[in-house]
Amino acid sequence: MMGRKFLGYAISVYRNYYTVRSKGDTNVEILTNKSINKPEFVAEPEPRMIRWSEEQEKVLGHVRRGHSVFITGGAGTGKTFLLEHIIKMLKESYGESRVFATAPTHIAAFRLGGQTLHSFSGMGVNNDNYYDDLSCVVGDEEAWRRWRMAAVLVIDEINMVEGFFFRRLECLARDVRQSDEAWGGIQVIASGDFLLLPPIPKEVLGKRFYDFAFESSWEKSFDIQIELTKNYRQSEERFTKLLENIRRAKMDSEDLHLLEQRASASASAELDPSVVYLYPRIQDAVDVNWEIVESLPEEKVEYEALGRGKGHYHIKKRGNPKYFWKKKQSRLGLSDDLLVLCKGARVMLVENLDVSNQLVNGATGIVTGFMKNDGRCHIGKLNPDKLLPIVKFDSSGLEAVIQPITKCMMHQKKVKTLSSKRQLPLTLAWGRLIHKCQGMSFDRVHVGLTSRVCEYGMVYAAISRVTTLDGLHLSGFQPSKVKAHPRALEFYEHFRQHQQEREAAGDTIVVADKNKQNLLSVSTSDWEKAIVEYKELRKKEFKTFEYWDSDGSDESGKQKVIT
Ligand SMILES: Nc1ncnc2c1ncn2[C@@H]1O[C@H](COP(=O)(O)OP(=O)(O)OP(=O)(O)O)[C@@H](O)[C@H]1O
Repeated sequence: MMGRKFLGYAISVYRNYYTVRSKGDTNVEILTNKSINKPEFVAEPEPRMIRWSEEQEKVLGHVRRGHSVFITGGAGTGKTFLLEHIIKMLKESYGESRVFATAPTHIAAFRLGGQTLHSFSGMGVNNDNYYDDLSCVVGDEEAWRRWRMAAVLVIDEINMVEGFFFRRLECLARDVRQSDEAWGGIQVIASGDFLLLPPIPKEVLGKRFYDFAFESSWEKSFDIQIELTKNYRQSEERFTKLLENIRRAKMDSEDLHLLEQRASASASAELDPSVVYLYPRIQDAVDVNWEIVESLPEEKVEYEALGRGKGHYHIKKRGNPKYFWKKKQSRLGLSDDLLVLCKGARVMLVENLDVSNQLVNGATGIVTGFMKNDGRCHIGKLNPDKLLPIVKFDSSGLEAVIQPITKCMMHQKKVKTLSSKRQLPLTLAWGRLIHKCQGMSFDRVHVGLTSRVCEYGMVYAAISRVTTLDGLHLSGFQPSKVKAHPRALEFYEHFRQHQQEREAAGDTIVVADKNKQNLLSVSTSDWEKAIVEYKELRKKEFKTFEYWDSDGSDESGKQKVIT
């Protein structure tokens, strides 16, 4: 116990030294959350009707029975929407503190009201081996408690989770919970589409290597894997067909013709602040942001970052920041050197400011005005007029005064140096990275593919954000940029084959003990054999078993007790 505490203390000291936020700064102040922000409805809006598709119903049936489920399907098939419902349902039955909603990115995690998978895990950053990760968790009281308490772990956008990380998590769950069962007995519900964006590739001997989660402890993690096929985001038949073909990188001449039409319709279009511009490269997004902000008639307010320390944070004069500089900033998660705002500017947070109010890294909004800093924070030379922007956020509808924050970083190249930067945690957001838009829907999108950079699934991830074909603008499109990773395609091929085999083998049944614990899916053709295996596997003696049909529709009618 003492050892664990000491290790935890050492880790927290190390972490604080490595990345420190200035103390005493409250960098966000919520202006209003009642009268101004709530829209005034002439009549109360009708509550939204949810009609679950057959496949979504099937998922719900398995989740209720305690199965670990992998939910997949193309963009817009309601994976995240279903997860939101599942989380609510499970929290009602297990209690808030035993159900953990996670995703690899902040913005996806907060859509589920959860946290990033990494922060849930309590693992360290860039640990070389599993035992370093384990000691981080052992030394972190909160992380230890989470793993021990968890009944359910929900993971959205699992396509972006690296295989080695998935494997480590599974191992960690077993070690911390001291159980031989997969994930230490935690029910895992994961969702994602491996034909969307892959995990960040690793460079191995000059080659890029993609480490997918489905190539790690996958089969033992899930009792059942289900593909959703009904698209809820796009309703036009020709558009959904086009998207499905882009997803698999198998476009026909009709698809190409449609895309060419969209590209020529956008050729002469001017920059429009009501359109979202998506790019694979950060510099393209930066260029568009500068052009749009400069074109707006409103008075501009500039914020020049204040830097201290050796080397890293030069303040650039007005002009377009250079690519290498911006790249370094985005890697370090820092904000712009020169930020130019005005009323009506579309912005995005680059820090987590207030998690409970959804003011998190990636949250977008519009600058509604500026207010004089009346001593609430230190602005210094950041802005000569001492003005702070007021931002109205899209998802929460909250209006908040954004204050600067200071970030300190320790660099460990040849000599250790400490440098700091003070800036508003905002960046302009008409132009965005495709990577930062997974899970979002927009009415009008311009997808810019002029750069050579084009990742697997990137064209699909970008185009599938828009709700209608007319809302799609396109530039720089070439068929060769539509790429699906061969290993992901292979995964789905096996997935389908497996599904067909299961259907051919007849209905699946679920075996459980009297308390509906320790569930197991088996084929109806060999369920008696499965019960014997099951007993051996768990090394428990059950006197009574129940089984019922697994489609979730008619549980009570089909239950049967075997003694
Ligand atoms: N059963 C349903 N009834 C009504 N609307 C639904 C249903 N399922 C999903 N939707 C709606 O469909 C849209 C897309 O859903 P969602 O974002 O969950 O899809 P997704 O599969 O997670 O997409 P992506 O992979 O792009 O993140 C959302 O607006 C959601 O509200």
